[in-house]
Amino acid sequence: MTVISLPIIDLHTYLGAKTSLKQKGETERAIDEACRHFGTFYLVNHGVPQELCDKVLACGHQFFRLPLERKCRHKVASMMRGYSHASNAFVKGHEVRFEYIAFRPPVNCYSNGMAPDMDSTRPEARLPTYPDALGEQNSWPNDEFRVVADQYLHYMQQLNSRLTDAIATSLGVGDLSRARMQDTVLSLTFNGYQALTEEEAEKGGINLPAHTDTGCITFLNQDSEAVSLHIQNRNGEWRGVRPVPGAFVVNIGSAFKQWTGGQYVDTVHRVVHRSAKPRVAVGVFVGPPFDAIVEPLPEFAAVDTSLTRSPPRTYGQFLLEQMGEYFASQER
Ligand SMILES: O=C(O)CCC(=O)C(=O)O
Ligand SMILES: [Fe+2]
Repeated sequence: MTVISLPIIDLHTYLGAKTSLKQKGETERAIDEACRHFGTFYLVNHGVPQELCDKVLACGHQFFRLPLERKCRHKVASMMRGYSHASNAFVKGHEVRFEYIAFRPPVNCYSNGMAPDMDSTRPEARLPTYPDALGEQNSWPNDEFRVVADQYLHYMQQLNSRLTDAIATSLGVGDLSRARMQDTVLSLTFNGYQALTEEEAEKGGINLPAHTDTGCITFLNQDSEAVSLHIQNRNGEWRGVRPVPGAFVVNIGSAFKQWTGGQYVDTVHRVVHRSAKPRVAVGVFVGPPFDAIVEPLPEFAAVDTSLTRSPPRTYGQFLLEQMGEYFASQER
């Protein structure tokens, strides 16, 4: 697999107190360009302590090493929380091999957790209306895991806010759009991948099939060994993303593409893991509130008419359409 050379955005100076406006502008332009041309880039010197990034990955490894029966105790009645074991499942015609455990803020933490003006005790007041889409409870493997995850999310929230601000500045949007871009919810997912055998890989086996992320921005903290994440370049060719130690791989998601009237690229990516060791990737997925309408920001409403012509949908609808398609096709 040919590897792709992606931009490396270094935030060291940007996050420092003594940064000149000129230096800030250079970093903002570099981020903007990376979002337009690739939709994926590396972020280094991002301010999240390396020790914490390593701890988070270690928590993932520890969890996925548990016996299946033990991991299954963390299944919850929700598409978006808890443990899911997708081995031997079929997604979009592919046999997939991956498992994950996902955590989200409680439903009521969403500014959108409830439909406006609804009696909050009624089940249909919850958005989105897809059954069990959110679920109520996270299922934490243990207290230490939870502490590490909370610390990590705290830093990720700050980082996301700084990065979003940099992007808003480079896009030149007004205050209302800037506030909309900042009104997001973070979720945390640990993905575990057992390597495919030579034979499985030859037969087109895949760990995580091709997809775009639905939200705005994804921060991936990955094991730094195998080149298992692949992205599609502009010609539709698959290219490997070599892990850079200490770096996050940042993906632009479909909601961000919509916001910019199609100017930012929502990268198509997949995972094919073929190493002797299992792989863990921890993703922080940043998305708009579930009741936010996903449409181009007013500044970009005229940019891509093909996007603006589609009927406005809430992010909840948008997400569930994608996830529903994904999960519906899991049945053989
Ligand atoms: O494992 C990775 O590197 C990517 C995971 C991913 O694309 C996802 O969870 O959406
Ligand atoms: Fe993804």
